Amino acid sequence: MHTTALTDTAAFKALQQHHAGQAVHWHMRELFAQQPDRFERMSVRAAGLLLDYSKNRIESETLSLLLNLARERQVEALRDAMFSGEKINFTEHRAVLHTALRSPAGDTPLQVDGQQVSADVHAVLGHIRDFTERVRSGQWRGHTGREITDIVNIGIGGSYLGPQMVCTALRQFSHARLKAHFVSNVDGHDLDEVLSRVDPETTLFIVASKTFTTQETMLNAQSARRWFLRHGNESDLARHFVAVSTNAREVSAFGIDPDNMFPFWDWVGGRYSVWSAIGLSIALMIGFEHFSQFLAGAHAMDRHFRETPLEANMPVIQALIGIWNRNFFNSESLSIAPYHHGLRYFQAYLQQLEMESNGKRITRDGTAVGVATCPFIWGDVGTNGQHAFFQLLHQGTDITPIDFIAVLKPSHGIDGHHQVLLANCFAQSEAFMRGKDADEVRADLRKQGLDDAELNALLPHKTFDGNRPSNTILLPELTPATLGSLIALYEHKTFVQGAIWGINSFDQWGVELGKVLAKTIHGELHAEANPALHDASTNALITLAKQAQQQ
Ligand SMILES: O=P(O)(O)OC[C@H]1O[C@H](O)[C@H](O)[C@@H](O)[C@@H]1O
Repeated sequence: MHTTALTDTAAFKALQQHHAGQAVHWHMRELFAQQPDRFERMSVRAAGLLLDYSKNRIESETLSLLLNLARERQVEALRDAMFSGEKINFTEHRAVLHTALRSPAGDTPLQVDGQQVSADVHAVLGHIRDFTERVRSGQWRGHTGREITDIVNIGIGGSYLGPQMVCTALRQFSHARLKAHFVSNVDGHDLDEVLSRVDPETTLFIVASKTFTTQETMLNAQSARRWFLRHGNESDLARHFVAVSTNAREVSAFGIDPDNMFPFWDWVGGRYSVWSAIGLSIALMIGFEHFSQFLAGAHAMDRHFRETPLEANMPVIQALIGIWNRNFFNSESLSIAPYHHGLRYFQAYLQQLEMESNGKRITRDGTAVGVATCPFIWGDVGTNGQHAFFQLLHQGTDITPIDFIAVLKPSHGIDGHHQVLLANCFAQSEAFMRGKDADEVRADLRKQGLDDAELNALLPHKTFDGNRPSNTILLPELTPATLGSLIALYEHKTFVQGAIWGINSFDQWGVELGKVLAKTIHGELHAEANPALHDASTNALITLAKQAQQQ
């Protein structure tokens, strides 16, 4: 799509000049002092969310140069190509249509390769509605006639991170009788722990896998099946095992009733699949109406992204701020700080979304990108992170941008906590921005009665440079709709960054090599195999594992 390398574009060069000539000299504390309207100018509202990006090392000119970059990199054309079902995932010859999963029934019908996309999406949603209503109402029962009490989702990557994150975030909306559990790791400790908590008579397993060939999921599913068969018969399996997949053949080979399979399609990437039948555990827990609101929240963000001019487009702005920090200020990571305990898995979800999408170094035309791409995504909920790693964020040698995510109205009724939580969130972003200069520290220490020698010794340690960038995203409340909008915001932000870097955000070839090698080594862990086929370290580790197995 691009003919010019990113670093050769006029917009990129203009940004380099702007950065070196001006931006490196700014301190946000001064920018705020001079610009009382900075929040009004540098915040945007969309789909119920507010993004405050004023605490970044930017001026209006920075933004207009960044917007030029988005235009020069044809973000709008690529966006329209995605929404219309073009095969923008060209290494896998696939369309990228997770947005169609949340498009209302009345929208313009979409066709891809002869498939009636919208009709198929809504047919599966109908199946999900039926099934979830039967389980929730107690009509669908286990093999001994008892109501279902526990849902165990077996899946990994995109078939796990979304359902687990969303079920946790929307706990307030959960059915009182149902508990959700998630088994992802191939480590048997994971399955063992969940099985020890559930009753085979009242447990429903969802085997969730796009491909239905993922080693971890298949092994966990087989073991769960064996566990179940110690309590029930083959003919009882249908009441306790359902599948979500694009691979009908493998699902029936596993022995799952085709009527209990919820399909989705190859144009839904694993990390974009929470909106598909992969969200079945969510629909079971919060009910179909709430699940529909979750989809509607995402759709509202889709419409905003698709229809709003770039300069007022929330995902575009968020992406451009990220590019500015990553490619001009060389920040290596982005810390995610959700100030809502329900969002404690949100950073893990974003790790897959952003790092699997944009952890690439080759452009769409097969050459090196030439600049840094996706930063490391990490973080923890506030206020926990403040007492663990925030020291480094305040005074460490790296400058790490932070996304603060706060929710104005809590979903609990415990007095006093929410204001303390919000106060901490806002205080942190203020502290990162302002810092505390030597004069302020000196005045403080004088007040405490320190003499000059003590004061001068402490001064550098107590000084904070500030000028550390952050975004704040505000949600009025954490509801299915606002959570849907929030996830879609990050999806589109990721898309825009991928478009600017010129990479394919929708494949993940890097995951393959480890998978292939694991298969080889798995064979060699059997006593008869010869392990001396690798490097000295790998050979020694294999030998030690074999010796331990034999003891
Ligand atoms: O849903 P599955 O086919 O089981 O795939 C689960 C996960 O595994 C793969 O390794 C991919 O890297 C992920 O994108 C995917 O979400």
